[in-house]
Amino acid sequence: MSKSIKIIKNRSDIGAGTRGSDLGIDAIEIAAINEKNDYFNQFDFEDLETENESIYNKVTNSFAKRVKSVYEQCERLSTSVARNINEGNFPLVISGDHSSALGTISGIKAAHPNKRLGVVWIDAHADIHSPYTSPSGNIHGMPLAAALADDNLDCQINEVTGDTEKYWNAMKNIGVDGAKVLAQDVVYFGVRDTEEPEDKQIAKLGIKNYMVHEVRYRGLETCVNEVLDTMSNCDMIYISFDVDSMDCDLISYGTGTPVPKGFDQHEIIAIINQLLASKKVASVEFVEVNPLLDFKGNKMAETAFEVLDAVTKQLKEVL
Ligand SMILES: NC(=[NH2+])NCCC[C@H](N)C(=O)O
Repeated sequence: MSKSIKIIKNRSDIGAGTRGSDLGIDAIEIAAINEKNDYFNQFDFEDLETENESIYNKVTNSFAKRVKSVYEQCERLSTSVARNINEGNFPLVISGDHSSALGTISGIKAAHPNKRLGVVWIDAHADIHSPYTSPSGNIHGMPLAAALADDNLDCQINEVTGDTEKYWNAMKNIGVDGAKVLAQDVVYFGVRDTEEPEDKQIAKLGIKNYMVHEVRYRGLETCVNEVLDTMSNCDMIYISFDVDSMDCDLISYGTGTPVPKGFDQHEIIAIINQLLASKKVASVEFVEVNPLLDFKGNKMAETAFEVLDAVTKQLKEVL
């Protein structure tokens, strides 16, 4: 039986250091409307409630800012993703900041606790900090550490106590208790802006990063085939697409932490579509469009929509 696409709109930006990625979802919709594309009228969707008012709370736990609210939002997203999978839907998630990826991953695992999950993380950042190692305390830099349930204590620089510790531990147990994915089943595409604790962790865990120049030099298809090969023991794959994986100079600065020398949108489409062709993909998530930071009008959202539209066409073929 073929699945139906369900769009999950998760307008949450509390895991980022800069406000406005919650507006990314509407900016993408407006991009579609302005090009007279009725994309958002074609699919069932769900609007998630948010915890965005927590932005007014004084941040006391600076090693994981607003952690209780981020935990609650991830829990909410996880529940929605799990329910949609159980109902036979394909969750196409559009989130604000990248902390939400933990919610999606947790939801996939909650729906299929005994299946092995591979994660393809397309991003300029590794997002593998924990509160123990984070220089910023912004949880959008931490979702993979939570999904791996690995705090990287070898590189600890922060003393984490009280509620921060409590809710961070709770984050690692959303959906199913403990690790949702094995390090050997994670690959990066385009990571090029990391801090030392992340570099050490990536090296220790042996996580492969397909850098932009490598993908161009060796060929995109070859690289994605290699990923599918290494994930041959995974039953399902989750794709996390952070728009900052794209080149900010070429595309747009409309994202919280822009980085130059990234992919273009055609490369992103080709990577995602080749992964989708494996028929193993359980969910795709788009994150970190921030229209408030875009000085090319709505360019980042327009480009994200170009990717969304193209991968949805492929998705319809494979579902
Ligand atoms: N999802 C993102 N945009 N992450 C950016 C993380 C930046 C930096 N590594 C930090 O921990 O603050």
